[in-house]
Amino acid sequence: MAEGFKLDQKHGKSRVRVSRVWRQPLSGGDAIVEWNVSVSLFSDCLPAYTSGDNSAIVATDSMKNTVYAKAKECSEVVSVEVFAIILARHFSSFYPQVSAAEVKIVEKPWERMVVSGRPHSHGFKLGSEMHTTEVTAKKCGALSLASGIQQLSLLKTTMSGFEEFVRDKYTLLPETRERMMATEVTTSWRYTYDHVSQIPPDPFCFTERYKDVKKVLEETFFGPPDTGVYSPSVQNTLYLMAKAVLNRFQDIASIHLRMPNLHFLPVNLSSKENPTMVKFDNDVYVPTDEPHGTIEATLSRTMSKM
Ligand SMILES: O=c1[nH]c(=O)c2[nH]c(=O)[nH]c2[nH]1
Repeated sequence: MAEGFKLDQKHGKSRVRVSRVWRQPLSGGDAIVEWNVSVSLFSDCLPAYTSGDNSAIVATDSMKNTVYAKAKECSEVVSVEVFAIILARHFSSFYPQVSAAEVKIVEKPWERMVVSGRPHSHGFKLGSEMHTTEVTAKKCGALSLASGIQQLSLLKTTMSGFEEFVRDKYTLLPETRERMMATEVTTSWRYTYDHVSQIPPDPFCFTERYKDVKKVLEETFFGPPDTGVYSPSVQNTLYLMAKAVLNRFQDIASIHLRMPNLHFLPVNLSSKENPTMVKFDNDVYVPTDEPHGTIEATLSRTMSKM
């Protein structure tokens, strides 16, 4: 309580950029990660707010330095999840006044180059979608762990439609069983582990799980290579994607998906003199990214199924 008010607060350092290289000349080449780290501490430092007394404040500058120091300490390659857990556990145990630490990291998709058909020992190129993680660790060891994907751009040229929606005096959109479907998926899934003692010992299990979840999401979005799968709406496709992930991976408790509907608008151009200059035949579109539909949902397991 502060002077009759309730104050909820946290403080931290955002967007700390760090890159870690592990030199492995004998086995598979160098490894590199590039991380954008945000740290927030929940700490007992009310006097800093109410009376300018900073004696309990961990400087955000020290948090930034800790990110580099802990990266240095990682003598073996670690996944982004494990690094976030290391940081969150450190901050929540090292400082008596810190009750919980929240660490968010976005990993840049540096991928090993293949040159002349062979993996390069120290050359990388940037991929597209990003691997994210969010960890909260409490002093008692309780933990919440989520992983995610940002900027996963997916598009299919057919097998998508939108029909039988509400029609009223504002409705112009025609019904269709033939349209493009394009989106940029942002997703985050929460693991069932809720204590540090439950974290699996395999340091790369989260990296593997990230790849597998991405694969399940993509396969569900597209369907089989030759035939695809018909999508009656972004909503239905989103639900099937989320359900496929929960059905496949028992250690995932819930998944959130945000899928903007990036419209590809049919092009029809005509004038009195030239009534069929461009007549749309599912071929020429104006790609747009705004305005766009925004469809998002979280799918969780209900207690009865657990
Ligand atoms: O898949 C869709 N869902 C919607 O909710 C919607 N709304 C809209 O105009 N087009 C679409 N498409």
